[in-house]
Parts: sequence; structure tokens; C-alpha cells
Amino acid sequence: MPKLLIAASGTGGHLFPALAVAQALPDWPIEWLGVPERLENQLVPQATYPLHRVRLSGLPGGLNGRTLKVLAELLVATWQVRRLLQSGGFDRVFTTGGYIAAPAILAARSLGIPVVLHESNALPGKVTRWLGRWCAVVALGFAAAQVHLPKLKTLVVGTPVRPDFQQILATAGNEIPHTAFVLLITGGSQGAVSLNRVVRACVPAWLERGWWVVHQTGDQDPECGKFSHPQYIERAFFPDMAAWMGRANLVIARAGAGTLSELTLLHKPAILIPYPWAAENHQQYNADIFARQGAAVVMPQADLTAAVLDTLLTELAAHPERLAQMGQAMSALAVPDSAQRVAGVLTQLQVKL
Ligand SMILES: CC(=O)N[C@H]1[C@@H](OP(=O)(O)OP(=O)(O)OC[C@H]2O[C@@H](n3ccc(=O)[nH]c3=O)[C@H](O)[C@@H]2O)O[C@H](CO)[C@@H](O)[C@@H]1O
Repeated sequence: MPKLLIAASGTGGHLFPALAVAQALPDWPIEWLGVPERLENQLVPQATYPLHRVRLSGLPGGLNGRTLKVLAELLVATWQVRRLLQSGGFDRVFTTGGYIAAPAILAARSLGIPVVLHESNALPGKVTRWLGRWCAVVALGFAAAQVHLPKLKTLVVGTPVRPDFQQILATAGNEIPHTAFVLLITGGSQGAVSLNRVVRACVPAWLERGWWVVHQTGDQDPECGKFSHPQYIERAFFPDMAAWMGRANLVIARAGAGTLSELTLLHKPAILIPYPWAAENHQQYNADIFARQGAAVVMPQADLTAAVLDTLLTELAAHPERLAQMGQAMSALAVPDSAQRVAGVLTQLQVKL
């Protein structure tokens, strides 16, 4: 079997698709490349995928002293990854983009090792735009990304999701009555404190109506744990997100590509509030696709007040047929075999570029 190095780091949106691809290649020897102190150190099962770490930070906006420091880090990291690829005898590299992709692509390129890069966002990130030309294949989550990458060899494959979203086996919220209306709020792997604040102002009214509220807050929210109610389930992070999303009637979310793909697989109607400070506002581009298909209502963070959110929710909850239509539109966007498609691309690669 070919030996694979996966370079994926930082957020659930980068790590879970990569883990899904790794799981779709059960017989391959696979090792992982990340950085110290980011989410991969908790999420990657290191007994299965040994984790190598390089020190690396994201490129700052302008040209300044920090840019030079980051470029120096990149040079060192590229040299370290090159040595790792050589000494480990790796045959392929897979990356989900972000800054860890840069040394992985540069090092692999210098050794003639083919790289598959997966870009999950509708507006491709900088590394994809700058270094995608040195990858054997740039696999895309959304066809809309192709216009931004006119000269690259691209293939639309959807975004891989964990197997538990394909077949929900775990149960969650057994205490919730079957007929109850369940609202899930998720801010992505890191949570969304500003979204949480607005949601919290609405929660008492929602509970009063008999709704159940499942709220993922992230671990940066000082208010987490201060309010309790039998119908309010609050956690910093839900490892069993598939089971909770599966139980939801409506989801309020940011517009990270990972969450969006999961919503399509579970055909859940959603209100999307794109994270306005995401790099180059890329979440807005993701969200627009879902709004155009009628799968989600998109609300800018700037317009988000408790009153506006409550009015929208009351309106949607009163029209189950509209929610059902949105759910159908969601499922029309699903690519259930995305991980298998990426695994297929990796399997069929020619080793020499
Ligand atoms: C702030 C930011 O820039 N976020 C980016 C980040 O993803 P970020 O991790 O913020 O968000 P995503 O929605 O893409 O992914 C979140 C992932 O974490 C999982 N999850 C989340 C909460 C929880 O309690 N349990 C759980 O399992 C979700 O099920 C999902 O698989 O990378 C994505 C892919 O490039 C981008 O589209 C996002 O815009």
C-alpha cells in the first residue's frame, strides 16, 4: 500500500474532512502533519496516525516584521517536512489547505511526490490559489470555486464528512420527547461568542414555547454553564455532533464548509450567519450557494439582533412545509461519497509527476 502523509491542522473544518479521507483508506499506512497546540493534537488518534509537528504560523495581512518571521518559519518547516517525507518513505501527500499545506506542498514538490489538495470553500484560500499549481489534483468542495482557479487541474468532489454523518448510529438527547421542536445552534469547531450572546437573549422565550435548545458554545465563552433549564442542553463541544444534528428540526450555524456538508447529508434546514471576520469573508461565499438553492436563510452578522432572530425563527417554525422544502434543497446539495472520491483520486495517482 502507498504510504500517505496528511497535512491538516487547526480547525474542525480542516481536520474532520481529512480524518474522513483517512478512514476511507483503511489499509494505507498514514501519518499526520500538524503544529503544536492546535486541535489536531486532540482530534487525531495518534496511535493510528502518528502526528509530526512543525512550528508555523499564518501569514499576516501586510508586509511587516512578522511576515519575515513567518517566511523564515516556512523555510525551516519545508526543510523539516522534506526530511520527514524522505526518511519516512512517503508516496503521497494529502492536505486540506490552510497554512500547514504550504510546507507540505513545497517539500513534496521538491521530491516529486504527488500532492492532492482538498479545498472545501467556495472562495479558495490563499495557499490553494498560490500553490495549487504544484499539486497533482485540486479537489473541490464546491463547483463555484472553479472560477477562482482557472489554470488548475480541479475536480469537484464535495467535502468529506465523518462516517457517522452517513449513518447515524449513536443516539443523543434521549430525554427529548419525539414530538418536540429541537433547535441546534453551532458556531463551528471554535464556537461563536457573538452569536451565542444573541441566542442567549432569545432562549427563555424559545423554551417557554416548549422548544428544546441544543447549544454548542465553543470553549471561549465565559457565559457557558451559567444558565440551566431542563430543555436547554449546552456544551462547549459535541463530539457526537452527528447524533445531535440528526435530532434537530432547524439549525442555526456559521457557514464553515464542514458544517454545511454535514447539513446536506442530514438534510437539515438552516439559518446561516457567516463569520464576518473569516479570511476574505469566505463564509459568505459558502452561504450564498445555500441561499440560492433555497436550502438556508442567510443573515448577516451586522443585522443580527435578538428581535430579528426571534421573528425569523417564529416564522419558520410556524411553517413546517417551508422547513421541509429547505431540507429537501439541502439534500440536493449532498455528496455522500465525497471521502471515497478523494480516496479514489489518491489511489489512482501516478507517483511520478
Ligand atoms: C472561523 C473559520 O475561518 N472557520 C473555517 C474552518 O472551519 P470551522 O472548524 O470553523 O467550521 P466548519 O463548519 O468547517 O467545521 C466544523 C467541524 O467541527 C465539527 N464540530 C463542531 C462543533 C462541535 O461541537 N462538534 C463538532 O464535531 C462540525 O461537525 C464540523 O465537522 O475551516 C473551514 C474549512 O476550510 C472553513 O469553511 C471555515 O470557515
